[in-house]
Amino acid sequence: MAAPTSDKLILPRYRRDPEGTHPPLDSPGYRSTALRHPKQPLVLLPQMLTEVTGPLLGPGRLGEFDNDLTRQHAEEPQGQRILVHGRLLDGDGRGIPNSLIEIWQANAGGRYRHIGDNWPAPLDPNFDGVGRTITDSEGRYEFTTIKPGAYPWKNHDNAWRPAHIHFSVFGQAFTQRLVTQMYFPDDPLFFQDPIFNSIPDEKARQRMISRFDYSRTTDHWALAFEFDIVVRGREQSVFENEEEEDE
Ligand SMILES: O=C(O)c1ccc(O)c(O)c1
Repeated sequence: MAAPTSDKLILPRYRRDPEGTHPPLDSPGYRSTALRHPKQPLVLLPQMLTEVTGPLLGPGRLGEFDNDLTRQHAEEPQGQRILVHGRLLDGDGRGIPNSLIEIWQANAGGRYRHIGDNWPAPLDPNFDGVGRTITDSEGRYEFTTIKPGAYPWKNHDNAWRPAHIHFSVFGQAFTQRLVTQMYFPDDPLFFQDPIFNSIPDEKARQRMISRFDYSRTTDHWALAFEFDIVVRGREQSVFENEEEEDE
């Protein structure tokens, strides 16, 4: 609670995200949600001290190439080199510093280094597809990576995921985590992707698409895309694990 001023109390402002910003837990068309969505009303588990004060991954534990996915092996991965950068913002547009951002993605051929991914696209010995960084004092982050390829999945006949990068953001504790996906402009696969289209609000859906950022491209080196993540308010990012609150 803010301190009272001479004649009035200043209450902290809280802007709700508009309805339709996040995907419903059961999304028609997105087949895996039919099986895994909760069938009972959600139970609020109050957080205890240990959950909100547990150890965090501080900058001292980041490796030199954790945010450069093109330099984690002896040689460079195949693919289009890109810079992905942006800011982590609160509901008033202020940068959120010192927050752990993690990404994971498929390689240029659309294959994940994951036991569950065995479609016939090659693995790249020089690409793991995993990165992490901590936002700076203004909430900025940067990753150097390669543009992921589209990949097929079994949701429906001839179903392909548009190229995307998964993002996870931690707050002040490991129990405070938000997960989202970043897409690329003008992807021809949006129309048939039930995950992209599970977001009811058109404006919120568009906020998942990064902006091509010519100003941050590097001549003879890399293209650049900008993607801000907004944790609350009217411009809030789409979060896969955000539950609607009961009134
Ligand atoms: O939830 C899923 O089933 C699922 C499948 C494929 C993806 O690329 C993904 O991000 C989620």
